Amino acid sequence: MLLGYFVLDLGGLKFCLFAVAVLATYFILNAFYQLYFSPLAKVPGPWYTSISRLWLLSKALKGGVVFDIYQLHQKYGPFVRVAPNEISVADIQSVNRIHDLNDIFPKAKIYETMGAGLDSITVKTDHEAYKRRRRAIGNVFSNSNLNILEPVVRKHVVTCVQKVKREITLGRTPDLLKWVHFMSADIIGELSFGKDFGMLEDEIVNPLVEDMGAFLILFGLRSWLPIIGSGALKSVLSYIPSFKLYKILGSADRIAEYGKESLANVRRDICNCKNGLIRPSIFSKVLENASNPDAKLPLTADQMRDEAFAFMLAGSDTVVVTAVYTIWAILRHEDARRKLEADLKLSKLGPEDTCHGDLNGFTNQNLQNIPYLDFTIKEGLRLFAAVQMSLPRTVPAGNGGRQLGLYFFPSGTEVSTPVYAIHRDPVLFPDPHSFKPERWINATDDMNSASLGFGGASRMCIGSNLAMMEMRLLIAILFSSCPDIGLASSCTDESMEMEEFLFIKPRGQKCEVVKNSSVG
Ligand code: HEM
Repeated sequence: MLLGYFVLDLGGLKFCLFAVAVLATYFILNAFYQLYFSPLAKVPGPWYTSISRLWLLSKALKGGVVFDIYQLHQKYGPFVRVAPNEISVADIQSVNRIHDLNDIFPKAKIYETMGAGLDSITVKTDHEAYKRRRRAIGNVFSNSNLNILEPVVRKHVVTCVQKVKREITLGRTPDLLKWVHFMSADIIGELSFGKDFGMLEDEIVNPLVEDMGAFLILFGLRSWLPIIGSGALKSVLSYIPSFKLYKILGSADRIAEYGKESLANVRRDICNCKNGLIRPSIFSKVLENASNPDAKLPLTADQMRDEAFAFMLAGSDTVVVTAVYTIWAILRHEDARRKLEADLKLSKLGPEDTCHGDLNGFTNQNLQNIPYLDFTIKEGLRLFAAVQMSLPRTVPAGNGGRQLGLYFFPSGTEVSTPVYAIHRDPVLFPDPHSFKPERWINATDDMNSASLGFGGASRMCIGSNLAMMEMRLLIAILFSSCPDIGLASSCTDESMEMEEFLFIKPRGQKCEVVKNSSVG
């Protein structure tokens, strides 16, 4: 009311000028406070990141923010103020503290914004809620459970390699990115929803997997622009006659519907199963007492659907990118390739004759005894883990905050650990941009704890064991079955340059291979 009189009294234009003046004054005073009086004022960084979040927002939306943050660390050192309330921390002792299991720095609120409407462990920021959900999901990827899941993984890996091999034998240039995408989507689809998407068999992308790709973009966008997740904006946008937009906006609902139906089928199968031969699935353990359809399960149907959805989002493209980049690096480094092939042969686990051999010796367990394979994957994860972004956490309550390095950070400050920059720390990883699996032969504790490819200890990737199994089997079976594989001329260093938006991916969007005429 008072404001109404004030507006009338001043007149519209004057009121606007007044409002602009108030905002400008607030902005200047706040900038002054942030630069000189805030508890974070002493942390180095460009002046413009201290006074507003705009720099971070614009870089994140443009894509490639991880490279910009790396440049800032090169210039300002291990602690950089990247936004008024956010510090990027690349100092390894402090990184360890941030991800410590004994003094939890919870996930930052940005995860909740990103996952609005998704009831999944991935986006839980309250640590007690996270622990409850972790217990309810159970040890789905423990080693004993992985043994049960291995035949499903193996089946799809072998099919994928057979398809690549067939293509190169026919003189074609198969795209590894495409085939491994088919493979990993089929694996996680079958493990989560009880049936694969038939992508390897049909050799095309399933529309539902397309939906998931669309949803992943939404997921990334709304972490920075929460309005994108709002129902009101969705209703407005749905009036725009665009098929692409329709697909993106409807993606979450279609996936949810599919997830619910599939999981109900899985449960029905288990209830009807008379001979005890239950199809292996991530949720078999959760559904263990499903023989009684009225039994109370640790997760509701909706929660299970959301977790399955999150596993699809977190466990498909991540494996594709990491595995394909690692294979590309091996193919590009003759020395690494020779050593890997020699170790695979020496293990006598694989086929004698690469054309018609028996691959059954290549089990997940056996492959863990081939050191060079392990070093190669570790180095692949260092340089090419799909998630190279910063992992944002909040300084916990208690004691007013926490000391990290030379600085005291008040509770509530956001501290993020920039994976891309930490993995390229020249002190921990000399010649950091080069692919050198040998560096892992005598790995130090610091090298191991700086390896954040699967995240930090307190919120480690749930699917890391599954991802490692997929990568071990794929690399071993590919290099043993296709000794004549090489990079196609289309697969250049430029085409494989990294782009980043949520996950990394090659600029050229493909990684083609070919039959290498110089080999056997
Ligand atoms: C090479 C492949 C993979 C990479 C590089 C990777 C990387 C990561 C990273 C870095 C995190 C931590 C994110 C953070 O702290 O914000 C994470 C979390 C997670 N990952 Fe993975 N991941 C991979 C495969 C998988 C697979 C196969 C699954 C599931 C089947 C999976 C499921 C999850 C889940 C559910 C979380 C959230 C855990 C939590 O919030 O505590 N990931 N992953």
